[in-house]
Amino acid sequence: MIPTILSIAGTDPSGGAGIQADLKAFSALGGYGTTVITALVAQTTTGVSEVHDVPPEFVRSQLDTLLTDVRVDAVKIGMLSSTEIIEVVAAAIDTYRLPNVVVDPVMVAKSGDRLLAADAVEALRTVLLPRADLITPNLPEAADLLGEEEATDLDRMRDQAERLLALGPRRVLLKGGHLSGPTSTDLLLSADGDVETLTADRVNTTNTHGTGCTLSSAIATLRPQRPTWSQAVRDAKDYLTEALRHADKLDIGKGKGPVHHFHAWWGN
Ligand SMILES: Nc1ncnc2c1ncn2[C@@H]1O[C@H](COP(=O)(O)OP(=O)(O)O)[C@@H](O)[C@H]1O
Ligand SMILES: Cc1ncc(COP(=O)(O)O)c(N)n1
Repeated sequence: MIPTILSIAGTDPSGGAGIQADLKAFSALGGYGTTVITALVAQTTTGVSEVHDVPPEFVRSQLDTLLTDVRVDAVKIGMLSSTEIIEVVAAAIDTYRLPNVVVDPVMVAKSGDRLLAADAVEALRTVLLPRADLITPNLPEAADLLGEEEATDLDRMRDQAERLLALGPRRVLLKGGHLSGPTSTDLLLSADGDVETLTADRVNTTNTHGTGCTLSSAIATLRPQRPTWSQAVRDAKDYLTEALRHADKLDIGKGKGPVHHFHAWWGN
């Protein structure tokens, strides 16, 4: 059966991040995509010019309308913008017993613009993280969630991943893309005590818009199709590395361009 994946996230008219990236990853990896939109974002490869939050009661209406009809097999949660929207999404996870919940704790766009209000970080930490099967913070997000300095090496990443796990998610994938070096290494820790290091060769490109969205969506899509979280995360990282490798085939915008959801079947 084709898995049905739900993205709860904001938009990106340039098609590289947010809901638009999520749908591309769902389709490319054999899923059927559904969406609940939390914020309309006027953004492109060079940055964010304006954010228009969807009223929280309308986020609830989208969730209720969808989930009373459609069964979903996994959920990817991205930009949530405000405390009120976080609370609505957390309630839906409980009410509909949503399975395979992947939370990408989106806070700031690559351009430096905020996608989550500073006063909503507390709600993300205390209300949403404990409901997640997996969280996928990058290094700045991990530091913000913990109120600490950003990790600068793998040892400090390991310590921070442990502290993130203590906030209540079942698993943490701490992404090391913001470090430099010949490889890009992420750490996967689970509440069962498993620790895995995932390493990929660093791709030499500035087209990295949407890497986090793509990776979390790929994990959510693959989880129902793989026997373990570990296998889903590993295959999703391979998919993302390929999407980065093919990013320079695109010529989108003047800033940090998007990754390319390469389709082996078409050969492009
Ligand atoms: N240049 C790169 N080459 C290969 N992998 C990368 C590169 N940049 C980031 N990644 C990988 O992309 C994923 C997301 O990276 P990261 O930049 O840490 O998060 P975010 O996109 O949320 O800021 C991680 O798996 C990271 O290891
Ligand atoms: C609506 C939305 N959600 C998330 C991101 C972060 O993107 P990235 O994957 O590059 O961190 C973004 N720029 N816009």
